[in-house]
Amino acid sequence: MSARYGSHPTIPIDELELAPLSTIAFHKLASGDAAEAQRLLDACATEGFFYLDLQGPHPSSKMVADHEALLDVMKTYFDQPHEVKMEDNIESVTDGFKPIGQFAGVNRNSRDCYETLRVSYNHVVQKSPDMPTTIQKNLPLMADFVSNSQFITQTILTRLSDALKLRGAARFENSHRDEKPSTTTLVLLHYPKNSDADYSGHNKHTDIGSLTLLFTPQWGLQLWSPIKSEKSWLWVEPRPGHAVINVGDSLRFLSGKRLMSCLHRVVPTSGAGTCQAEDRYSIAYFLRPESSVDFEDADGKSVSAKKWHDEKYVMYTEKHEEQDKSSMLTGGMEQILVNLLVA
Ligand SMILES: O=C(O)CCC(=O)C(=O)O
Ligand SMILES: [Fe+2]
Repeated sequence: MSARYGSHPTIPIDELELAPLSTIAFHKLASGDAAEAQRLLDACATEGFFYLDLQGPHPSSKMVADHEALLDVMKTYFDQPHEVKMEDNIESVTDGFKPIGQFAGVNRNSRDCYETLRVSYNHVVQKSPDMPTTIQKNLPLMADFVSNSQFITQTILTRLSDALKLRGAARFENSHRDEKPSTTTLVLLHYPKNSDADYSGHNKHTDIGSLTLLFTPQWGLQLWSPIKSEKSWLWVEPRPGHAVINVGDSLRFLSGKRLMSCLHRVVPTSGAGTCQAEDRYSIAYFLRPESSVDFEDADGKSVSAKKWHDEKYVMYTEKHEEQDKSSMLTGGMEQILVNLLVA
């Protein structure tokens, strides 16, 4: 098994510039602590990214053990021959297997270096018979993981609505009702150890949806901090007992752009001449709004959450030159970050 929560495989830790992110305690948010909700709002309105401490006296702390069990399931799944995984490669952007290379990679002209197994919230809740065998065989673990992810992200939405004093339909939880159709999905990611420079990491982007709950036990994730005076990609240190959360475009747009969606990427943990120095695994729960919700996008155009999702998903697959032509990949954030540097 690859290292979890260990040192960087090729760079000494004291040479890594770390992102100085806030840590929010989930048990305080769950119990309605108003000061913690204010700290949450501050983190979402500045960095759009924070550590979520999941330890402590609340039922969702079970995710700390569950994500370790899920990492074992992932390892077994992704170790299978490519042809076997391709049997789960269905016509869907929220479910099934995605092979490497479908999206742009982090290095110019490269393609992405990760494969995924995805299962949508709706499929898990409905116990859909169409789910991949590995998901069905591990359904109690999957169902618990998804329902805890849903509870945590919904709690965060509610506390953000409280801190922003939102009312009625403007409250974020009212555009994310569990029973309504959405593209909310759990994505299991594997970046295989590889030395082919044509495939590298995960290109810079902001996330499509509202909140991403991410378990990243190994190095590779970087963000561009809006509160640094020079352009710099900072490393997100993997921390046991914690998930990281980032705000995505949809929540930024729903907030009238008061919240920041965070620009991030995954770089290969390369040694000399190597693209990906070790197998890397991460787990992302993408909470997205109800599909029919409308908001104003980065360019001021009115768009439904589903349309933003579908169009941005295609944008992830484009070559770098095409991605450069629009504000979509970075949800308009890159322009804001560049302006902050010249200000
Ligand atoms: O693998 C990771 O750590 C991050 C993945 C990510 O940013 C994404 O899938 O949107
Ligand atoms: Fe992302």
